[in-house]
Amino acid sequence: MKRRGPLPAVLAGSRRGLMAWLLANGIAQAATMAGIAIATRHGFDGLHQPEVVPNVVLAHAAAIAVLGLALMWLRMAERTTAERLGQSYLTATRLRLFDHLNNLPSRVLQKRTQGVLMVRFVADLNALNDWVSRGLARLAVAAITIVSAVGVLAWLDPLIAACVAGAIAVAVTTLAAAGSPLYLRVRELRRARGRMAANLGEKLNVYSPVRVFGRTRGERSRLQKQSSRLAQAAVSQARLAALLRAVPDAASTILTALVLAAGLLRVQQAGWGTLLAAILVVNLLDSPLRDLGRIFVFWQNFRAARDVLGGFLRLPTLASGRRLPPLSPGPGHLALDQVSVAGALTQVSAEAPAGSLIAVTGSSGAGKSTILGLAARMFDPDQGTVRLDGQALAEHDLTSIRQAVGMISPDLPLLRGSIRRNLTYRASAANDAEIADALQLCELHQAIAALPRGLDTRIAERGADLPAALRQRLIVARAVMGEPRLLLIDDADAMLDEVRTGTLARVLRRRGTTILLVTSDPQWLSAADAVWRLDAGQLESVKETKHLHTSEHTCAEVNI
Ligand SMILES: Nc1ncnc2c1ncn2[C@@H]1O[C@H](COP(=O)(O)OP(=O)(O)OP(=O)(O)O)[C@@H](O)[C@H]1O
Repeated sequence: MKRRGPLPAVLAGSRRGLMAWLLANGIAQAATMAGIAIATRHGFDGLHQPEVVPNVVLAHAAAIAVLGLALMWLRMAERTTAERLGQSYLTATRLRLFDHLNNLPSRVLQKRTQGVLMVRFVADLNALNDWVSRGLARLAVAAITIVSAVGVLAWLDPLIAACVAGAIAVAVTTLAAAGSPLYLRVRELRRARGRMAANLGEKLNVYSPVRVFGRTRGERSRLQKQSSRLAQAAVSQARLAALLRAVPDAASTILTALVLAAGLLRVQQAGWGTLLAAILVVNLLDSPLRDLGRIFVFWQNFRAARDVLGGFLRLPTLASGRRLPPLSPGPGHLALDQVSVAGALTQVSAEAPAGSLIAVTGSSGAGKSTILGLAARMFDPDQGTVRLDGQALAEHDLTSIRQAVGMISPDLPLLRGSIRRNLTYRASAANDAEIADALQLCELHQAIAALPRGLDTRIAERGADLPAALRQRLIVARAVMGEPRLLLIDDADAMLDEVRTGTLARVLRRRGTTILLVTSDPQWLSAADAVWRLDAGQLESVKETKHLHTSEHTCAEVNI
């Protein structure tokens, strides 16, 4: 199949081999059906000889039974291979979506609803799998089987074959005509599902505004309306899909009637053996014909999912990957040069010398988080350049940038899993000594040692089952593991007082890391080497609180 749009090609890599196997299987099924027809014809013709030879008839009966078993095995093998093909395609597409998602600028991603993204990752991917494993694969086998069966029928009796071919052509034309209306219904159903997933995704939080503000009744009726729209779309889609499935069912029954009628007219010339063989072949056509209806439904679902996923995959991502060189090591000198971001920053220029502590301050919406986002290359500026150690971030591989930058933010919670996994999430190659060092630095060693499973203790999503102070310290420890040359701390004032004056201060006192800290706390502002004050997206002032020197000196001096 030709590659269309940004989705992976269906027939690429090992999937080509699987498809070839399926085609061979289809040919084998067709050959088996032909064998059954031949054995039936000869067997029954043998019964009409003046002298019936029982051994010959029995040999034909045995051949029919063996071929029947072979057909059963081939169909089983076909389904398994088809599922393998579908799953392989699903994995390739899932990974492409995941990579795309991770390379999207965070400002673009923020506008996407989580619930709708989940629909993409679950429902749309299932639609792709249905088409590749149950649609495309079945179509290949069914087409070979149907064409071969018509060929066998033509060999048995041309009139019967012509009737069968005509009936199949009518069925296929009807299916093709119903394709577009079904596509529209599938899109409508998908939209209704997306809306409901977006709504539920937003509301199903532990501290949902629904519960806290007593809006259960209103939200329930909203859910009811969404559910009934979803139900209407689903029923309307199911009605058309049922019609598509009924067409081949009817065609299959009509075929039997046609073969009987044509056979009666032809029995004198062709003989009973031919008639019985033709009925058997038509009977064997039953399964591939019925599959045709399902295949058409899968195809329309696939088209809808492909179009939606394709649109998502076409969103421009941050340039990254092998095309761009990794960031070279350096001491951590950050420079913003005439940087603008639409709606957030206007021509901001500032420098953070290596090892300095910079407090970024300003009122809400002034652009503080945007500066941090640029420094971590969560998105690129619309104009201007962000450089780390003289290297423009937009021209370097994302992974190497993220390895150089540690971040602490209320938007970066702990993840479900062990404490060790969380600690080493940024620096996965960290050894036990480095872990012990970070634990010591963040005063976590005693708290972790007191846990029965120590570092292997599993924590809930967002670390919700941990005391707040422990959670905060783990977040700090995770950010400083692997010695980032730039540490970004968003909304430092929201962090616990204990951490502010304890863990974080110790981190600052010890590291030579360059730090950008978003704060309005006077203590931090006077502790910093420089203060970047933002106002409505403009850098209002850069105030150097003292000569820039190492953070060790700074923190000790102001005694935080
Ligand atoms: N994803 C986005 N797309 C478009 N505009 C955005 C996006 N995120 C933030 N903005 C806008 O950019 C401006 C600066 O936002 P930013 O979050 O950097 O401010 P801030 O100083 O960190 O504010 P706060 O202290 O409230 O977090 C705001 O006007 C905000 O509405």
